[in-house]
Amino acid sequence: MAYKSIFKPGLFKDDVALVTGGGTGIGRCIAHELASLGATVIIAGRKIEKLQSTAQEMRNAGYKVDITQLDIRNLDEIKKSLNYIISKHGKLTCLVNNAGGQFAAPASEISPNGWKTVIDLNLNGTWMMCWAAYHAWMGEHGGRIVNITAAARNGIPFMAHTAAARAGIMNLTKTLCVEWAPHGIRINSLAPGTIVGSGMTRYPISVQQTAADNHWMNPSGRYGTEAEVSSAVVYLLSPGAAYINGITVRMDGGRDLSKTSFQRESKIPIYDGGLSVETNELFMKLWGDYKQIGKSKL
Ligand SMILES: CCCCCCC/C=C/C(=O)SCCNC(=O)CCNC(=O)[C@H](O)C(C)(C)COP(=O)(O)OP(=O)(O)OC[C@H]1O[C@@H](n2cnc3c(N)ncnc32)[C@H](O)[C@@H]1OP(=O)(O)O
Ligand SMILES: NC(=O)C1=CN([C@@H]2O[C@H](COP(=O)(O)OP(=O)(O)OC[C@H]3O[C@@H](n4cnc5c(N)ncnc54)[C@H](OP(=O)(O)O)[C@@H]3O)[C@@H](O)[C@H]2O)C=CC1
Repeated sequence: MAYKSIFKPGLFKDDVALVTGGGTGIGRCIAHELASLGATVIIAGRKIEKLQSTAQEMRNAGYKVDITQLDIRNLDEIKKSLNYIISKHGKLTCLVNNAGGQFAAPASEISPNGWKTVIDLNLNGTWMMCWAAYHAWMGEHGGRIVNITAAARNGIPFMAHTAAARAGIMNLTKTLCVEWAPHGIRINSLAPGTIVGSGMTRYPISVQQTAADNHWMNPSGRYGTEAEVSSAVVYLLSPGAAYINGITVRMDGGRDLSKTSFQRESKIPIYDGGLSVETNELFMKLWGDYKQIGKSKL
């Protein structure tokens, strides 16, 4: 069964798209959606098993997919992956910098190396991907880039390192827009709030519980889905977004704007693209309304 995208079939048929962190979660969903619209999608990450398993499910759906193993903190590995993509697939028209992550800890408890690790992964990793894509293909031929960051406008308590890194990416997006638009490159960012799926399940239960407690501060009364992130990414990469450059799309159901709690059920319908989502019992219990997600599993 194909991904249930809202976009026109064949929209990305001439595109070669690289999705970092494409083996799991949000990246996997973006990979499915782009491929369902005709793109050749290359998914990248450190763990080959995750890449192979997502590539297999995509091949089963009849999609054009390839994998490349890389650590976005290692410039040599990035260059090797990009050389491979361009020599095998002929071009690189779309880049989704989705790989990232962090741990939760009070700022006072983050060690110097813990801080460096998260900055290296999120800010420096994203920068190196953009820089290398520019030199390998996009500087000469143009392209579209979307950076996945996080809703960090007001900081993220207990995640000072990632909030600083993500704010850096959002600012980098503005500078690269101005410098690289003359080269035919469009670059935008997308800042999700809490999204149900693999990412959240990787945290200790206490962090998941904190995230779940925040539920009531969200005017939409719920968290987001991987498919809701994906459809915005696909739009930003699409020809319809040709005049959107250098922005960050906040995608948090309005959480950033709310100053009060909302003790009610969500009235905002869920969109899931029909893709199954990795979750766990705690999430199912805390976020019962998400039982709908991935009902028609791919
Ligand atoms: C508060 C609730 C709000 C919830 C909102 C959440 C919104 C965001 C959601 C998401 O982003 S979804 C998730 C995406 N996936 C992940 O984040 C993956 C989980 N994290 C990791 O895999 C790792 O933490 C990492 C960030 C990728 C780093 O892993 P790495 O293997 O490279 O580092 P280490 O060698 O293990 O450690 C380096 C350094 O960092 C210190 N450290 C690691 N974990 C912790 C911890 N839990 N608490 C404190 N410090 C930690 C570690 O001790 C090392 O420092 P030194 O000991 O050498 O000083
Ligand atoms: N889920 C949420 O609520 C939110 C998520 N985000 C961000 O969205 C992005 C995707 O998260 P999500 O899908 O939820 O979580 P996942 O943990 O499922 O995805 C993270 C992906 O990044 C890859 N990755 C991590 N480190 C590296 C690295 N050094 N080099 C290459 N790949 C790497 C991982 O693969 P591997 O381990 O194999 O390398 C994994 O596929 C992340 O940047 C995350 O921080 C932002 C806000 C909210």
